[in-house]
Amino acid sequence: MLRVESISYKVDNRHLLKDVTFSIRKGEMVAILGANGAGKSTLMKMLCREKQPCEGRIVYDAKSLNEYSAKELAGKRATLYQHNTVSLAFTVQEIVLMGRYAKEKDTTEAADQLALKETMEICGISHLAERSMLTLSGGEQQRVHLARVLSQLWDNKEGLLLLDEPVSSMDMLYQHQTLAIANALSKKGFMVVCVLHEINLAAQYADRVIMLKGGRKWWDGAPEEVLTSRNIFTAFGVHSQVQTDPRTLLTQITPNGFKLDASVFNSNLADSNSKRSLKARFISHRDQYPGNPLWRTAQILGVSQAELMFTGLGENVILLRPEMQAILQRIEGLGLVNAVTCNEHCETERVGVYRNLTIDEYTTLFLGEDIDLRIFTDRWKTVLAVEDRGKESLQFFDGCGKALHQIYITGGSYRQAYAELIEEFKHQDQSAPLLEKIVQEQKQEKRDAEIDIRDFHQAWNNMLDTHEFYGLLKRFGLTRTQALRLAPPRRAVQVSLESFRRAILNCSVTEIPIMMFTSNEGCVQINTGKLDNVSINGAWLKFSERSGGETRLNEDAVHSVWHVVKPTADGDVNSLELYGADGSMIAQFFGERKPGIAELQSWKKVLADNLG
Ligand SMILES: Nc1ncnc2c1ncn2[C@@H]1O[C@H](COP(=O)(O)OP(=O)(O)OP(=O)(O)O)[C@@H](O)[C@H]1O
Repeated sequence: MLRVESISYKVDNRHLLKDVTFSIRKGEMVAILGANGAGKSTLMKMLCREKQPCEGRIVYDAKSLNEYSAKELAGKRATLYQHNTVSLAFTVQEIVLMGRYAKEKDTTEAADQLALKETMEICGISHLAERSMLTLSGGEQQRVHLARVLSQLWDNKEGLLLLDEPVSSMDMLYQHQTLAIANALSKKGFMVVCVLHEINLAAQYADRVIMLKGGRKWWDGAPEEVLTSRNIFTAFGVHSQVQTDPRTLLTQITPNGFKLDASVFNSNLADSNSKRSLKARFISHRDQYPGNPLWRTAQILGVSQAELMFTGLGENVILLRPEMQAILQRIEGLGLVNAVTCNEHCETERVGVYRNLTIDEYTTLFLGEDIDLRIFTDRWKTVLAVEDRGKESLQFFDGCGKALHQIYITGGSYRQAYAELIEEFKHQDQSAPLLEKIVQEQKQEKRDAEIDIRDFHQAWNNMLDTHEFYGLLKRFGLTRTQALRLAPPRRAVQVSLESFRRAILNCSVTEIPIMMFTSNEGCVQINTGKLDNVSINGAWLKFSERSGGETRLNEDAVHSVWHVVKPTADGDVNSLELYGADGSMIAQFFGERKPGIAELQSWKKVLADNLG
């Protein structure tokens, strides 16, 4: 029996494997499936003990994998790695014989020769025995390495066979032959774990399929249970038809083909009539990937979100005059609407009325009980009224066409007021406005040595309001993550994603009201209140609010989590801040607070109890 007990593996604070648990019995052949980068090879490296898990353990035949000596292990398990390089001119039979030397030497010369003969035969390489490895084709080399691995366990009646993409370079005959050997060995008492990309081969030969996604185990079961078209789409993003062959009762997967426009990979190849072709591409992409958010579709098609929406102008999309302040003053009159703000890794929505509008020099604020927004209207350049698949919305974009905020009409909205607003602000010219070129804002960090740390620490410690933090960054020319890194002692501490989750889950259970900030360059939406539930759907962590609102963030994009303490006139304010690999802010969490009142003790306690 092989037991994998809750193993995790991290590199640079990023989980390559997370909390993976499963067992394999003797006689079982298990296929590990998953998209590129899902963690399959990393898992195999744990199973063969090339790498150690950071958490959890692996038990093989009632003994921790760590307790085996190298020789002892070599006699019980053999591994075919994904990449096998031989840079010296060994002959084929020399390579195969290396499998015999890996194990404890209690075999005879005759056994070695028989093992060599039989494994070379089954792998179809007998005729290559004297050839130098360096002269072989990719598939032939793969067969030689397979023979080497098989020769290592040739004397065994049982053992663990680990095969990482064993058939990736093989032709059809050897693909089937290799997996048939693996399957036959499993039926004799071996445990076989095999990473495969060809899901039909997994369906045909494996007893069980484990599907990984983002380093986590998503599904584990018989091929017919795991290989549903829905699961395949979730794991690989490919639509497919899944059927059971009535003759063999095997699951058969037929992936839908892709139809792409060449301009997807080379914009110079776009049709001259690009608006029409973009529309066609947009529709076909959305049909193929109905779950993709707009920003992702825009990214794949190489355009901005606004450009996608412009394809509907004259049909389901109306361009409004970009009189943002005037339009925003009318939103309260729409009644109950759904406010949506997204960045690439976090999206939030909440139904409410846009109340208490305040306009100051730089910011437009809605400080309503439900809808709490900071809007930087100088960034808001385009506004569209969109009717899309039964939903009506006002959508706001920046000068490059990036979506900043949306207001969706609900059953509780005043439709007449909405219709009047559109009529009043409808642009005379309904052609698509020109957009600025998207510039990737590379926030170049100053060298730490250029920062006056003493002054910076003093300024941080003298803050009277959390809003001063932005001014602080500007004054010292710091990026946010650099400021956190250089913060005064105990003002900013990096914590694990795990402890962040624990803290927020605790807030949900103990009903501590929190504030969740989701922001982009043009808008910050703050959803305040108690959480109803915190759930995980793959990489997405979902915070369901009592109010019915919802915030979803992509955990896989979180590169660092910081516990930040800022002084204010009302005492210290603690926040949890999540950042992406490029230093962009994904989300911020505070305990519920109001100016003039000290922060909630219960929030402080949750952080003290759970971060560490
Ligand atoms: N040493 C490393 N340092 C940083 N990242 C790593 C390291 N090794 C692997 N990774 C990353 O971990 C993730 C999982 O890698 P792994 O090789 O396990 O994927 P896989 O599922 O085998 O993918 P494939 O199908 O492409 O072979 C990938 O995103 C990879 O880039």
